[in-house]
Amino acid sequence: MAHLAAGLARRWCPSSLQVVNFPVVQLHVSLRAMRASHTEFENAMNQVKLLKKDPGNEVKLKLYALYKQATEGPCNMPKPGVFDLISKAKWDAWNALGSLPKETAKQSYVDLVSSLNSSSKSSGQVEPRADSKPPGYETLVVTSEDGITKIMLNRPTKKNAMNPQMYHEIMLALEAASKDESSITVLTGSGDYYSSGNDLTNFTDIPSGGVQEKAKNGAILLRDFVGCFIDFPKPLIAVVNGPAVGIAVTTLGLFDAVYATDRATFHTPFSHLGQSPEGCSSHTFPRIMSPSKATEMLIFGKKLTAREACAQGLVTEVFPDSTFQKEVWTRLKAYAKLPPNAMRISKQVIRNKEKEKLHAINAEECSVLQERWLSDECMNAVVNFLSRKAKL
Ligand SMILES: CCCC/C=C/CC(=O)SCCNC(=O)CCNC(=O)[C@H](O)C(C)(C)COP(=O)(O)OP(=O)(O)OC[C@H]1O[C@@H](n2cnc3c(N)ncnc32)[C@H](O)[C@@H]1OP(=O)(O)O
Repeated sequence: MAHLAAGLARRWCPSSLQVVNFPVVQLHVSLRAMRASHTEFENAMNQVKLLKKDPGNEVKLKLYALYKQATEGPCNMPKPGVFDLISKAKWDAWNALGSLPKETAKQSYVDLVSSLNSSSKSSGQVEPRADSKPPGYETLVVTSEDGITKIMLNRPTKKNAMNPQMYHEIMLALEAASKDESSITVLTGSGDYYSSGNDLTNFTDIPSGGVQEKAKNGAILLRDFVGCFIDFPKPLIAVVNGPAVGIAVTTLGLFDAVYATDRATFHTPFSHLGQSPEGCSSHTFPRIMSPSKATEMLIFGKKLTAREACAQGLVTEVFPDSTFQKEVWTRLKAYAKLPPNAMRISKQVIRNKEKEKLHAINAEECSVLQERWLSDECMNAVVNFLSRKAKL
């Protein structure tokens, strides 16, 4: 493999950049945070060239693949011949990332380089092992056992609110889960909340490109994020361990089963926030619970208890909080023993007929939200939330 190293070393190249931003509220903010990701990506590429020693072929292939995915998107090269080992190894690494969104690949590239740097710094310039594990997630805890990959939202002090990094990491974790050895995938939360939805501080950065650019990029990110749920190939189960708000509720319509503790509540305060439905809920909720029940949630912001959400079809089954985790995981471990291909193919039979339609609905919802995020109604609502504690 030595020539692979030489071949890879020769062909790492700089990248173009894209900055993903979020919808905006005119607050006193610095632009540093947004440029950080722009700068981070450039720095990461430079740091790669300065690595003291070869990080090993596996890591180099991963860096190559993430760089190509971040700058060109899904693998667009013809598959090389079997005898062209270097090109074949690179093609395989890039192709393995599938439809991973560019922004997620960019973030993962930065994370991997920083882990290479931190391991060499913390160990006194001892180079990372060639088979060093890919970097862990910062906002998730992802585990895989008993045929189940569990993705746990891990910002409990912020009620598992979804910030930019969490959106990216959930997409990355779903992409990895779609290809790992597990037969089902579970999303759940740590602490007392499942998730309080979009992190409203996401609105508080104004990029140099202005508010329109920010709203546009926020809509792109949301579309990629929801698209991952639409396309996920294995049975996807939500274990709703507590209250859920906003996008954490609407995406439940794209799961294959939803199990909730009786402590959970389901709240989509979109009108209160000057926003509009996302996560394909403009289609899935009327279909699941009837147009009028969907209106009560999505337009009037009615908060449902777990039992109400179950009665309306959004939740599959409700369990007493005292026995919730034990009962649900016993059941999921039994499900995970079923033939994985049969489960995956059955999901395709059930879901594929709606996939294209869901992607179109997702695109439409994101386009409407892009405008909503620029409205006074939205900006005022977010300012009220962010300043509420100052009023106490
Ligand atoms: C680009 C993608 C866009 C996708 C768009 C999606 C639309 C949505 O998801 S809209 C829904 C947005 N979420 C909310 O509106 C919920 C806001 N949070 C709350 O109303 C309350 O925090 C909540 C009822 C969830 C909990 O209330 P409390 O029990 O009183 O706890 P605290 O409010 O003290 O929360 C603890 C801590 O967490 C921070 N927090 C909680 N939720 C969010 C959030 N969504 N965004 C940002 N921060 C959140 C809260 O500010 C507290 O922080 P500290 O004050 O620093 O302790």
